[in-house]
Amino acid sequence: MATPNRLSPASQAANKVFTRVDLDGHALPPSPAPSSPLSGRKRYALATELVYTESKDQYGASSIPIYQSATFKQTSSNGGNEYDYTRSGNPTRTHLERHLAKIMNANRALAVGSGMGALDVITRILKPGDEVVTGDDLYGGTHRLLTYLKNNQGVVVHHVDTTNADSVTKVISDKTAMVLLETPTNPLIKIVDIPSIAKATHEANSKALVVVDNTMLSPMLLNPLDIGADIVYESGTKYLSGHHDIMAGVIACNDPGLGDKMYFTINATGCGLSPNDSFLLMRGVKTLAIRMEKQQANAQQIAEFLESHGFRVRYPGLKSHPQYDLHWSMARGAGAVLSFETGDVAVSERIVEAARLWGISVSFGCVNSLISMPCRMSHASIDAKTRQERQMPEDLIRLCVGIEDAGDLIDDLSRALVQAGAVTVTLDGFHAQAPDANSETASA
Ligand SMILES: Cc1ncc(COP(=O)(O)O)c(C=O)c1O
Ligand SMILES: N[C@@H](CCSC[C@H](N)C(=O)O)C(=O)O
Repeated sequence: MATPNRLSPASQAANKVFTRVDLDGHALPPSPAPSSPLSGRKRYALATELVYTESKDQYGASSIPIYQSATFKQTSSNGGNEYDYTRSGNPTRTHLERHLAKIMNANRALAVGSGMGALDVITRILKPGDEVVTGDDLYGGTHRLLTYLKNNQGVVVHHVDTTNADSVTKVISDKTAMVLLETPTNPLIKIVDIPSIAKATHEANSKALVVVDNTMLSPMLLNPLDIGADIVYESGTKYLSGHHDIMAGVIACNDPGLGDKMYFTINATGCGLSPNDSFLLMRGVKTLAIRMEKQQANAQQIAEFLESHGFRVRYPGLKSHPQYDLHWSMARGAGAVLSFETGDVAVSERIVEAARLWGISVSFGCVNSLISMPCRMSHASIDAKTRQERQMPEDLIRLCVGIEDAGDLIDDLSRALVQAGAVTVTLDGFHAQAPDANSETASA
């Protein structure tokens, strides 16, 4: 009689006992994800689901323990344990992934070591000759990875204006394997119509995958899988963890085959999130609703403050945002990242350096507020010529708003604006110095 196959997924892979293979002929492990993370029960409001977990811990621990172990003992040489090796799977990471699948409205979620790690896993689906259609305003690291794939892996990358669905559909062909979208874009806060682009992409090429980077909003404000995306990923370094104490990336999808394929890459390359970081990410996720609520309320006040003083502010919470209606047709909030221009690089530099409460730092989505100049910092990996072609203003200041007292944040920013000479103080208040700081082209 044949011995029952009780090997863990990784051991099965090593022993080539799979009957299922992916599109490239790679052996696939059985999907460990439940078909429905809710298991048929009532769905609560998102703020509740973020906190509520159905932990299967043997002692009923209310916080999932950190299984800080590389290996797991088996009951026989045939295996016998659900886990064998942490690269292939770890109970703390599985708990997190099931929780993430639930809040991302996905059949499967996967946790890896960073947001860029997540995009690396996703883009390993691509083959030489495949084409990617993506935006002309993207996080710098995303641009860098796509450029690497273009220069070294034979992938063709089209950067188009994704605020215009027609620009995307125009370049879709039977070679298009992926359409990669970011909304709001980082750092120009442009809004991308996910449902229209997803529909047009799938109609033009049913095999093309629509991938959405949801880092700027998090599942608290947007679920791209519900509006046409095939894969969503985000940097867990930002809102999901919320304290800038870990690097993490998450990927989610509904197609089990795609989920298995990406799990294969994670196991094969060893980029799964560590048990300790899985624990910290799980802890962060529980406070996402309350952090986001406060961060957004602060961001709204700050955006209105800057706009009322004559600055050209890019924030989807402002009615002046040229794609305000589109944003609110998809999302449940505006997020807490905004950018504004001063009209003068030296003035912007002085503002950033005069701020005290606002830390000069890359990243966003964290409890403490940050200020940065994207062209020199988060987006410095995009060369100056490309930045210029894409009309990325060198004087752009990006504010990533935290949970501090809004009055303190505004006071500190006002002081920095005055100290930097960015505003003229008059009897009725102060006003942006730069003549064109409030010019109309906010969609540029
Ligand atoms: C929009 C966006 N996507 C992805 C990433 C990559 O995330 P990570 O830094 O966790 O690799 C970042 C920032 O780094 C980002 O801003
Ligand atoms: N030196 C880093 C910069 C990371 S930027 C992080 C974040 N996405 C942001 O937009 O601030 C790099 O080169 O990747």
